[in-house]
Amino acid sequence: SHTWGYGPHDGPSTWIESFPIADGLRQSPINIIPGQTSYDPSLKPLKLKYDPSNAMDILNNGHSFQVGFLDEADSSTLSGGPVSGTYRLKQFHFHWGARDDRGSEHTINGIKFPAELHLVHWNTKYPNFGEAASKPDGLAVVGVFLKIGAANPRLQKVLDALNSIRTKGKQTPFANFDCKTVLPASLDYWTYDGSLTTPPLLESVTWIVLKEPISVSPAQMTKFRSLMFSGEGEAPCCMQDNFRPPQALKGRTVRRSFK
Ligand SMILES: CN[C@H]1CN(c2cccc(OC)c2)S(=O)(=O)c2sc(S(N)(=O)=O)cc21
Ligand SMILES: [Zn+2]
Repeated sequence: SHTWGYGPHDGPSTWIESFPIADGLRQSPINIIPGQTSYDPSLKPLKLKYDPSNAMDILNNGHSFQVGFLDEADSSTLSGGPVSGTYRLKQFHFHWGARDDRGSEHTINGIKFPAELHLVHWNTKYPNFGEAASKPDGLAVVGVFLKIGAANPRLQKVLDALNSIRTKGKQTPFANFDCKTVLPASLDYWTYDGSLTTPPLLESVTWIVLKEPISVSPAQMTKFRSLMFSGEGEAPCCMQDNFRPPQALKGRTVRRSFK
């Protein structure tokens, strides 16, 4: 079947052909205009509990790379914040650009960051991830912006593993990783109802975008860009610009947890 990607012939502007929800009422990402968000004093602090022993593997899925977590118990969870109940960490992945002036999916006042981290969690009121993924309150994704600055030592373990998953389909063990270490000091956030930013573009995501970015150095960004969209033995195609542009707000409100 026609696979999707980020190129001129299979990129975000073509996704609607196979995924008509692409122009739905709650699509992601969006441009966040801080001056137009509303402070909601009823929003609770984000509660993130991550057990490093749940980290299992790292995979090049041909669209990004993702670190997968064991989600058989409530040991790595998201609760509080804008959600009710408990959401289990399933995986985290990134989106990035070919150059440092683009790469993030969400933007702030139209500003793109060089990369964005997504930590994907699913609502344990559903029996499993697949069931949750199609429900309006099924997923909660924490988005963290990366901005160019000093090298981030907390990303190094992930970046060093990329050498083993250069091409599409490659996977390797990735154990003992504490996700807390890649989060910024402040958990202040914006939140809105949205979707997956890749096919199947399901409108099942409560987005929680952190206000404070984490740092990444230009050399570390070059490591991200050393991955391939292509499989071993295929014409090499660098994995970069794997971001969907901002989508229409269509009347949605963006709330913020901070004054
Ligand atoms: C390829 N990327 C997606 C893979 N997944 C998915 C979700 C539901 C169903 C499914 O196939 C039926 C796959 S996923 O939940 O791991 C996510 S989260 C996410 S993002 N960028 O919005 O955070 C994109 C994807
Ligand atoms: Zn993502």
